[in-house]
Amino acid sequence: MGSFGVVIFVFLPFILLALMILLAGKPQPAVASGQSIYQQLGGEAAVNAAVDIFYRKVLKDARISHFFAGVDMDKQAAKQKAFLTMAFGGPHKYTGEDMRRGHAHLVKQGLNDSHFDAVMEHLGGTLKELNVPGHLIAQCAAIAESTRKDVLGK
Ligand code: HEM
Repeated sequence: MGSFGVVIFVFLPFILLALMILLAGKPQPAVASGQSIYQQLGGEAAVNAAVDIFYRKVLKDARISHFFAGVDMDKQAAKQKAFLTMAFGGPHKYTGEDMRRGHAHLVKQGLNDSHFDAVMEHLGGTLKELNVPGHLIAQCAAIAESTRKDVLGK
């Protein structure tokens, strides 16, 4: 056997083993490329679960629950599901008002940054409760945050 043969038969298994160990230990990309946030969250079932938990928290929070007095919460949850589905890159089925018009009457009732912050807190808390990974929560929060000016009529 020539020296090349020795390299192949003696060292190759070690080289392969070292490669396997290296690859196995390498952090995998946290986000499967090309998937929308909606898909990464778990699609319709996950968004539905999140919105239900979210509104339970909102209605229990005395800082903001008064804004929802007299609101049909089944309809509201359905609109929110459709809106977030669209905002997170899922199917576009939202037919409600844009964020500025949809909250204009609430701005007249005093809706401000502190209320928006409370909503953001509940959104984050909900996703955390559903064991959504931190990097995805951050992306969802950024999308929700991007509506702040419109929601608050600024
Ligand atoms: C991330 C920010 C927010 C998003 C994405 C959002 C989303 C929505 C959507 C999609 C609607 C339905 C609009 C329509 O009638 O067609 C809505 C309505 C409403 N939102 Fe928000 N909202 C946000 C922030 C807030 C905040 C901070 C409050 C108050 C604390 C609030 C309270 C309400 C209420 C009370 C309604 C129902 C209005 C009514 O039917 O009279 N929202 N929101």
